[in-house]
Amino acid sequence: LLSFLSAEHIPSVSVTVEDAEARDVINNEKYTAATHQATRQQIPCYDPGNMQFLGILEADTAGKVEEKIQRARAAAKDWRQSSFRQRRLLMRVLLKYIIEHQETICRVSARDSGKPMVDAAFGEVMVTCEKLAWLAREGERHLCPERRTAGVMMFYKAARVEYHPLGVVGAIVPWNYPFHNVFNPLSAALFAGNSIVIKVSEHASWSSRYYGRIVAAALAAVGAPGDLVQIVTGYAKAGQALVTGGVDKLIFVGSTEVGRRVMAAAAATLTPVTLELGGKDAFVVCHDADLGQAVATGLRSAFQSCGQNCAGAERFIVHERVYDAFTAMAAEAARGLRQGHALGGPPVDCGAMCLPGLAERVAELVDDAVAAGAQVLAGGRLVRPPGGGQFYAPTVLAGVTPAMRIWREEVFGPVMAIAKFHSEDEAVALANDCAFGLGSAVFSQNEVRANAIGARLEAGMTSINDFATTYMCQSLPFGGVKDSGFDRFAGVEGLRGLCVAKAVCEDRWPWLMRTDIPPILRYPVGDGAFGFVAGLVGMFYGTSLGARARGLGAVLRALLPAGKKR
Ligand SMILES: NC(=O)c1ccc[n+]([C@@H]2O[C@H](COP(=O)([O-])OP(=O)(O)OC[C@H]3O[C@@H](n4cnc5c(N)ncnc54)[C@H](O)[C@@H]3O)[C@@H](O)[C@H]2O)c1
Repeated sequence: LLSFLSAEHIPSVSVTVEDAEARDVINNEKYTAATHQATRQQIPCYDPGNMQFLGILEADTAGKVEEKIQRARAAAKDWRQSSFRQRRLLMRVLLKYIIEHQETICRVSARDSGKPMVDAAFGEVMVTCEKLAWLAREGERHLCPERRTAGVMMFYKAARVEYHPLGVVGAIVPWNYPFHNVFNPLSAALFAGNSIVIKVSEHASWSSRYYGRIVAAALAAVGAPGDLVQIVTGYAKAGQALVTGGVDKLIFVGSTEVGRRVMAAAAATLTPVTLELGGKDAFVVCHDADLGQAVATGLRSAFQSCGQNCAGAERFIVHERVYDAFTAMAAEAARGLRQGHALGGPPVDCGAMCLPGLAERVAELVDDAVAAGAQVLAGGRLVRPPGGGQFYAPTVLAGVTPAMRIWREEVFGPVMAIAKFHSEDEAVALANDCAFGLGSAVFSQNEVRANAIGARLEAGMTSINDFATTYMCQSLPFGGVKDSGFDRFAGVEGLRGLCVAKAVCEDRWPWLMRTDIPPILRYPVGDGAFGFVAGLVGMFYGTSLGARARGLGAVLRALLPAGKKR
């Protein structure tokens, strides 16, 4: 509330929006892989919803990436001295711009990634606003020095942790949320006093020019160094150059397979890595769930952004008593969804697949499941509109079993794969029978039951009677277990993870007691040195009063002159 009442002036920034970013019809040139061949130097960009060719971006070479890291390093030297007031203002300037330009941001994201406007509003704008607002409101509190207890022996010391900026953070991000994937690591890194070099995906690079202009305008508005944020466009080579280029920490968000390669490469320079990898979330529906709510939430968790979500419900595990009703309700709703190009026409529920070849891969996994006995209740096919575009129909697939590929491999597409369970133990076993462990959800009107099941799920996050809401609580950590990666990039843990957590210890009462090495322990140590230390151990850690008293006795004896010892 106080932040609303505060009289602080938040500058508005103005950012050029280019023609192609604002208009529906740009030109008639369609993208084809044959005519717009990707070379190692250039990145052809297109709208996956209608194959509209958008232009060519330069791919950064390894040398260019190194140059960007150096610029970021120079800027970080100034920024680490910045006040929390200035960092907060930067968050609020960005927040203000985003709120005032939601529609443009969503249009640009929709064009670059194929997602419908409402999905962009949720996954690009809303979560980013929550993050910026949280950082501005609470960030300082979590980065201030934190008192810790000094322990038993060190009772006369004051102990604390200080959070100092790391320096230069590197981030390598995927294409599924082009806007949020940039502003998410950027906001936390800058708030913690670092600079950042972000490598965007070659499959969603076009929008990064617009984001770069937003960031540049915001940095200028608060008087921050212009080189604080560097955006890298390019392929795997540019990513590799960032991993080994000497950044102080690397956040990798992407597939498990590439994550392994990134970690191996980072080992050479001992660069710490956070790995945010694939997911295949379990969505458990108990017999006593509110079915209307579970189905509506399930549909959104499977079809939001056409299923191209790291934390996406990919395995629905439904109690046998409500299985038929759940599958029927989900199938009926899925059959009614409108799919198509996100811009320029009536609103759509589902958009396109951003990654070339992904729709075909989803088809392969669904067909494989059908061949093994699963039933398609809705969708289950590639969609090829006359205007072009990469689409797969929202699909409901029942009768899925752990023997099928679709149970184990990340789909990253619009498929509700549904399996049946009859006991809670079986539900938990099914949910945990997976190499991934990012998010999870449990639905039951009995909160005790839902929480008990949730606690047994091998996942980094669990939402009870909802899906992925942990990410809207930006104070919470985001990340996975098993093949979904490790370390956390959001929440208090993620913010502090972008700092050196420095331990500091000093005399608590220096005016009363300045600590020094007692004469018996000074070199050369006295004859009773061992007895003295052993006595201290007994005196401070003895498990009974008698043991402590014996320890005290040993200390005193050790201090007696040699002739007086008995
Ligand atoms: N856990 C999360 O927070 C999260 C969020 C979004 C997406 N994802 C995952 O991302 C995957 C989809 O994204 P993708 O297809 O872009 O993933 P990807 O692993 O193919 O690529 C991710 C990024 O890594 C870069 N890259 C590729 N090879 C590299 C190398 N050898 N060294 C360094 N960088 C390299 C790419 O250019 C891209 O920018 C899915 O598995 C999804 O689950 C995870």
